[in-house]
Amino acid sequence: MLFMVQMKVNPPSHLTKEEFDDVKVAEKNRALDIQRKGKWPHLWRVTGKYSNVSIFDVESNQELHELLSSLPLFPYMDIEVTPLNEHPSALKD
Ligand SMILES: O=C(O)C[C@H]1C=CC(=O)O1
Repeated sequence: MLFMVQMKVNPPSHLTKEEFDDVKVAEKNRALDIQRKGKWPHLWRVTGKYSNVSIFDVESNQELHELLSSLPLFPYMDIEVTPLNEHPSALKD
């Protein structure tokens, strides 16, 4: 199942810059781990914003929720999930 996921980061005011930098390092490591498992095939920065557009390839809504909530930045992001279906006019491989 493919999902478009849009994540907008809201840096917390209660963490110091150093504390938030540590969260971002942990986030990067977790994001790389999920990508290496093939579950997060696209990750794009939205130009000019602290947000991304991603494609996740997972088995279920539950798996997507578990992956997203495992991200260290999860408490500091607004996340929108859009389920995707194959388009009938899409060129096939
Ligand atoms: O920076 C972001 O867009 C938020 C998050 C998503 C992947 C990652 O490493 O951080």
